[in-house]
Amino acid sequence: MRFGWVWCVRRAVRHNVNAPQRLLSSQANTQHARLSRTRNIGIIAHIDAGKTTTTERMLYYSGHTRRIGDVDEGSTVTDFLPAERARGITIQSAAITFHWPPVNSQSLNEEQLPQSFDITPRSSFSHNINLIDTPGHADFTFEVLRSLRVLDGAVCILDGVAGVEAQTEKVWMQAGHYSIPRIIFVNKLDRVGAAFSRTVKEIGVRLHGWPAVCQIPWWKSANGVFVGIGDVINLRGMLWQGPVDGSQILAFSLQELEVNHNNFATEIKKARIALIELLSEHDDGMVEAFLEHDENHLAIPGTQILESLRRVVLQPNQSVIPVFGGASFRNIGVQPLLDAVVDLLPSPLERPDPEVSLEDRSGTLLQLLNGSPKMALAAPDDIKSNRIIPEIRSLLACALAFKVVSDAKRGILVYVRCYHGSIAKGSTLFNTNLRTAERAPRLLKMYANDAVEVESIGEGQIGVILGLKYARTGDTLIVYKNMNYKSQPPGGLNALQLRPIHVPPPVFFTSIEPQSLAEQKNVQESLSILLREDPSLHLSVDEESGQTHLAGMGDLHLEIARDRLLGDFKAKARIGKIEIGYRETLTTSTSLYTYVLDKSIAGKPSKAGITVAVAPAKEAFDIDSMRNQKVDQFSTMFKTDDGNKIIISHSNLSKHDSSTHKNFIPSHLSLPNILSSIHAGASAALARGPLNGFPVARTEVHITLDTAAHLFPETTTTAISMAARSAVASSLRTACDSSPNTLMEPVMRVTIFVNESSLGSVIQDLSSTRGGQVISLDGSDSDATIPDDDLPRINPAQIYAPPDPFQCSMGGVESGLSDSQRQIVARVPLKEMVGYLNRLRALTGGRGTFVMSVDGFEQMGSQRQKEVLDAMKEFV
Ligand SMILES: Nc1nc2c(ncn2[C@@H]2O[C@H](COP(=O)(O)OP(=O)(O)OP(=O)(O)O)[C@@H](O)[C@H]2O)c(=O)[nH]1
Repeated sequence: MRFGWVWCVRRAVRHNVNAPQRLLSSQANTQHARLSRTRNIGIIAHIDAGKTTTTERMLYYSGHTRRIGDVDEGSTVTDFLPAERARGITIQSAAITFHWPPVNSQSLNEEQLPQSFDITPRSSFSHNINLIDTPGHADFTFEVLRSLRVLDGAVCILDGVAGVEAQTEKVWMQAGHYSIPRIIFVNKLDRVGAAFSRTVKEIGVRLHGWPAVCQIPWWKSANGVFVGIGDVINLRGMLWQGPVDGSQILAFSLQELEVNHNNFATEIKKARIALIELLSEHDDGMVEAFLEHDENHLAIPGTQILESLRRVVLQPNQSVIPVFGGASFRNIGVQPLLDAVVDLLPSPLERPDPEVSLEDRSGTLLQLLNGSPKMALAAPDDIKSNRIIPEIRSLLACALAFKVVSDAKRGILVYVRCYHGSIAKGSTLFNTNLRTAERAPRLLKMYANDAVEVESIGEGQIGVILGLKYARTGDTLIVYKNMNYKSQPPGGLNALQLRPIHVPPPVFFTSIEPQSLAEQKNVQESLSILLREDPSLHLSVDEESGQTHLAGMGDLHLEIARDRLLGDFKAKARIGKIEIGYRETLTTSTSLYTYVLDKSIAGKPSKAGITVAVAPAKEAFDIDSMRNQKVDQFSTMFKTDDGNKIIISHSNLSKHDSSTHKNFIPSHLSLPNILSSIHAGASAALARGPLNGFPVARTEVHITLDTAAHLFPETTTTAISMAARSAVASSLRTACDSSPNTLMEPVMRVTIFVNESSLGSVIQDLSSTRGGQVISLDGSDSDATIPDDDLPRINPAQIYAPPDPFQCSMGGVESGLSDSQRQIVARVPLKEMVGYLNRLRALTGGRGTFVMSVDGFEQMGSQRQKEVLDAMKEFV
């Protein structure tokens, strides 16, 4: 009974098919059918859980690679950056397309779909899977978030020994925040100490969902060796045997198992009862199926269970989590996991409409396309006259550039997900973030190592645009009717943003200096590619020293950026020490200060004036409340991530009526370019504070534009920007001179997992040595995405899990944490967290783990500020 995977599936299908397949054939349904056979999925997990190893198997079984790549040998397809291969970790998410089941095994054409999936599993037909492998390290959380935006579903991989780890919990909650349906794969069941049962209970307690055990591990009873899985859905055992690549599987029916492996058969039956009971609590369809089959848990066909699982996975606020198991490294369990991806995770058609924003309004893409007043493009008066309709109709395509990669062979690859319409090869794209247009000369689909040229990237699809010069990660790209390079999109379409995300402020920085003047251009070009790839890196130039500062989310983040710059791009530059990014803030306001710049710029006489006052921001550092703050039509407010506001008052110029501007503004200028020049100048001044050169935060800059006194025939945008920069810098200095600025330091929210025995010493170290504040013990690390109280509390005693071969002490199971594991959540200054992993390991005998994220910036006391400044001087 030695069979390949495809055969096993077919057998299940044939067993359950008892009605003719009527096929949808009309032309109109082709696109629909294609989309319903697409899965845009991501793999999320804690570092080292086995994402890359599992992905490599997926590519191999789908026929897209001929040999299985090995993380430990550095030969994988998805970890393709040298820095990733060297460290054995995933940094940049790679998006790869493949088919499952493999194309040659499908029995239907692309356009065809069966009438009912109650009788035929989706995994009987080849699907187009776009897979995004995401990084597990906390420094790359932003990269994970960026990928999550474009996913329709996710597979969360757990390490069967470590269970639910800190980073898993965090990414799980983030995926929940984006309402992404998720399934779990408990990996590494071959390792000594693997505990499927404990992991299942941890899923319930730590991830706040009911684990639906769809597979149970098959351990060889005598020595606990992991050899296969029990398929609870289709009531069969699967034993991986034969060739080492895992392509041959022995399949045993329940009856066959009852003869030779009776205990295992009994456990599969128990698991089946638990699965049906759980589904019946969450899905009326399962209750009906149960009654239809005379309340016999074992009689319900696998296909009906799959459909029920699919319904619960797709419910908003998913509360049932299908759990599968295996050992990717031993090539066990990956093919059934792929079936689960196709069978249970949604197609783009089944996902909620994507969020969009237009200036300060937000809603969904459909609301925009339908001309809903909430998302209307025109001013309220125009809505009544239906002026918005033709403008929306002119939107032909809308896509998100979710990732930019500089590929040594092919150049810059821009990965996009298309949300509306279709991007055709050669079309002109308007970038609504940069407000520029550029052509999309070539389009690609990435299949493992191969790239295949395509004519278009359609709605719901992920693809690559080759040859774009400007697009950056996170930019929204649109195509509209009658587009040309000089024109702007009609109405407010030029401000259309797809799924905007908040980039957290950087907390580490380093300096970069070209080794020689001749190297300057190359270094700058390399840095600009790095920034296109990763918008969570920030670049600023210190005009006084000429030094460039690169800021990022963590020390590993900057280390990788450094390796990319020096190793991959071969930039010849000196890179400084990685340091903490403090902020400066004002303690006093200044009175109005007017500055008129009058000098020759690039050989031309230039003149521009500006009036400025600066003040400490009135409200707390709360970006959301700032976003909602409105200004009238005679003033404009820009906000920055550091809690600064730049408020420009232009009292005789209305933003909504440009017809009167010509009386006040020289003809070569316009209000939008004057405002953006002031914004650029003021931001540059705020980037470097007068106290110690750190960025200024929580400060209001009030600017008055008096057209009669500040604009001249010789005024240019450069002159305006320079005048704004000088005036703001001078006001900041005045404020600091009269009452010195104070420093603010990044404070982290840290979640630490330790054993009971080390709890006391870890808390002691946190609160006394590191000046941290413990917030909770064994509570959930809600991380502010979902309030703690809204998460369901699940009693582990009510969760079904099969027994583990060597069940350890049950001490921690009731709390849901592994053997007497405790969780501490604390707020600790970032400075005190540098090198913390080593300290934690020393305190916990190597078993403690932690994750952290920026919780905010806090003003430092004078003694602490002095210590920090003194420590800095030592390095000068
Ligand atoms: N024993 C065992 N080891 C495994 C298994 N899967 C992965 N590993 C090993 O675990 C280590 C981490 O695997 P990766 O696939 O790189 O994990 P990852 O989740 O992609 O890690 P990051 O990219 O760093 O986030 C490697 O040494 C793998 O060989 C498994 O099923 N069993």
